[in-house]
Parts: sequence; structure tokens; C-alpha cells
Amino acid sequence: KESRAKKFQQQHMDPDTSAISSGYCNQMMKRRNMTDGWCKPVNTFVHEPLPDVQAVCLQGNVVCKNGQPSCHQSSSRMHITDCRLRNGSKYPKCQYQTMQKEKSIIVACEGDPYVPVHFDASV
Ligand SMILES: Nc1ncnc2c1ncn2[C@@H]1O[C@H](C(=O)NS(=O)(=O)C[C@H]2[C@@H](O)[C@H](n3ccc(=O)[nH]c3=O)O[C@@H]2CO)[C@@H](O)[C@H]1O
Repeated sequence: KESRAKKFQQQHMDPDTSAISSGYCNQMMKRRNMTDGWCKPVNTFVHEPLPDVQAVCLQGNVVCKNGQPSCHQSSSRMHITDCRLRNGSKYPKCQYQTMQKEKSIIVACEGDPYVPVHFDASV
């Protein structure tokens, strides 16, 4: 069974990509298995080194959207790509809008080692 930390990396980490094309989300959402069974509506990829994203767990503690106290906000902005399912997009043809941004990210961390397990938001 894949750990939640690994699942976070699979769903949200793409450190090696800097040039984002308009088809990035259509490709990546499929490649990272977020279009199996349904089209995941919203997903963010982070284009920073894994250690830098893991370090967010040691940064500003904030309350998560679900009320849990285990979220952390990055002290600096990060290069991210937001993927959002287009209106009228019907499974299994998951069509995404690709939006490149530089924002502070909020992740939920858990475990020992204390690492990201959930992407909460970007601000
Ligand atoms: N505090 C916590 N602490 C620990 N664990 C927590 C906590 N909270 C949830 N989990 C767990 O995480 C798992 C999970 O998949 N949660 S999820 O809300 O559906 C993920 C959202 C995110 O993937 C995506 N999104 C959203 C916005 C954005 O900007 N970018 C962006 O990518 O959309 C999804 C839906 O919003 C689930 O197992 C849940 O139990």
C-alpha cells in the first residue's frame, strides 16, 4: 500500500518541470493517475525541490480547511501549476485548464518523519 507521503508526492510534486505548456494538466493529471474512475476536479503541482516542500512542515503552523491544526504555510512563494477541470468536461475525457502561479502553499503534515500528506490550498 502506498504511503500518504508517497501519494502526496505522486499527486503534487513535479520539481523537474519549469516550462509549462497549455496541455500540461491534461498530460500530468492522466500520467499521475488522477483521471482513473473520475476526473479529479482540482489539483496543484509544485515545481520546487522535494526537500524545500518537505521543509514547509517546519514553517508557519496554520489551521487546515477541515479544522485540523496540522497545516503549515510556506514562508516564501513557490512555483506551482493549478489544474482545474473545464466546465462540460465529461469522464473519461478529463479536460483541464492549466494555470501557472507563484504562491505560498499550505500543506498538512503528519507522521515521523513529519512530512506533507495533503495539499490544502495556495495563498
Ligand atoms: N488536515 C489534514 N491533515 C491530514 N490529512 C488531511 C487533512 N485534510 C485532508 N486530509 C486528507 O488528505 C487527503 C485528500 O486527498 N484530501 S483532499 O482534500 O481531497 C485533497 C485536495 C487537494 O488534493 C486538491 N487541491 C485543493 C486545492 C488546491 O489549491 N490544490 C489542490 O490540489 O483538491 C482536493 C480536494 O480539495 C484525504 O485522505 C484526507 O483525509
